[in-house]
Amino acid sequence: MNPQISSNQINQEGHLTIGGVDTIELAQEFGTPLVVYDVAQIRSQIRAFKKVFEEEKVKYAVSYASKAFSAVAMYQICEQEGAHTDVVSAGELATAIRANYPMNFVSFHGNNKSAAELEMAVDHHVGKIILDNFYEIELLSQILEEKDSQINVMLRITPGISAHTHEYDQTGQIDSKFGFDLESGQADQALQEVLANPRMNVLGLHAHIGSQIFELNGFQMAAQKLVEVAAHWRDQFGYTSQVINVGGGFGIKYTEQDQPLKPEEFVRAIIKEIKNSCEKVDLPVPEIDIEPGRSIVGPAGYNLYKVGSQKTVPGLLSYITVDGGMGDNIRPALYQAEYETVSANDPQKEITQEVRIAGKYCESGDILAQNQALPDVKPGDILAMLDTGAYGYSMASNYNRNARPAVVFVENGQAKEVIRRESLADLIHLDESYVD
Ligand SMILES: Cc1ncc(COP(=O)(O)O)c(C=O)c1O
Ligand SMILES: N[C@@H](CCCC[NH3+])C(=O)O
Repeated sequence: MNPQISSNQINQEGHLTIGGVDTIELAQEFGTPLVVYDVAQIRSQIRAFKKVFEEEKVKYAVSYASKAFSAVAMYQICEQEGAHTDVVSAGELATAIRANYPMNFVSFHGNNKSAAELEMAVDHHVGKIILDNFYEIELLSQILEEKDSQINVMLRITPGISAHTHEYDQTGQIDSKFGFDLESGQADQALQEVLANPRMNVLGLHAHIGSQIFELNGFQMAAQKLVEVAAHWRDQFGYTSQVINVGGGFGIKYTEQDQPLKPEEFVRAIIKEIKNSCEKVDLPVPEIDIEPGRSIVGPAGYNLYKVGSQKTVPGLLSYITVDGGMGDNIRPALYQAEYETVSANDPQKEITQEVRIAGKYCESGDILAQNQALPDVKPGDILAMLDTGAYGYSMASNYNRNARPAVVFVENGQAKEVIRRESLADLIHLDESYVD
């Protein structure tokens, strides 16, 4: 059996269960493709990230990067677990507002926030705006002036660190589109501008080096760099940072090749590095913020698909086609991301074939898995793709005018649909007739 499945996930019928609920029943009740989250696992990941901060008694925020999966229900779980959250669009913010999520726990990110988005953030008094560029400083200062308002800000710097991950998942290297450059003095200039603005309360600085990172090294270097900049800002401008945010990007296990560290190990190393670096330059240890997205929701998510057609090209390969694909999970097509898939009907069944799992979209690149070991399956069987909880539903599209799937939260043997499946009416409700 796939080692990612535990024996207590198999019920008497031999079916895969999630959160104590039979996946075959979930597929029958809610239809497929279906995104299922094991809520207990989301909670335990958040708690694991918080644990070492609590033990070490440092001020901190574990801020869930909600781009990984944004939904009313998810912000509600974050609030219950005392997690902060970061948003990158009016849509994510509106979702958090709908969830009654506490706005002082929200950080607003983005390299091109619109005036409307900044206005919304100011009107709702979000906890922190992470400033990314000079245009944004100008825009925000005009908005604060017009609204006679004030807000907490942080400055995102580009630390000049290239993380070991997919090129599309790197964000901290010197030529990144995100943040203020250090070498050229742009970050210093940005600090002077915001310090001169009495409507902006500058809390500190932020860096994010990328996503799906396994080594501690990149985080330690980012932490060092941030403290270095904080010391320089104190010496040069008499400004002391209260908050240092080292971003997110903690890697998870998708396949056997991935050997991620535990959240506790990442956090312990980050705290240690910041404490040591602060001691060297005689700075008080600031509040330490982190922004995990993938690692909070990724491992908790499963995509259930129904098997349809099968095709064998003799002597070459076999395809199994499912009722979803790149519209509900673009990651294999976009980043050559790999996942593991099991038969939900019988995860213990003997493996008999290596297959390519194809989606139903009209693209040759719509392949969910290139080479998956599976037992014999027949049309109507359910496949469960593992670890799909991050950047799956949140990057979903309506390509080929396919509906986006439903999302179900399961916990303690109960299932609750938290995002309804799109209907055909949903798909065409924005269309207007051109010809009368
Ligand atoms: C600023 C920022 N913070 C946090 C994250 C979350 O990253 P991850 O989901 O890899 O933890 C991202 C995405 O890479 C990001 O851009
Ligand atoms: N969407 C990317 C992660 C993006 C992180 C955002 N900065 C992925 O699925 O791997």
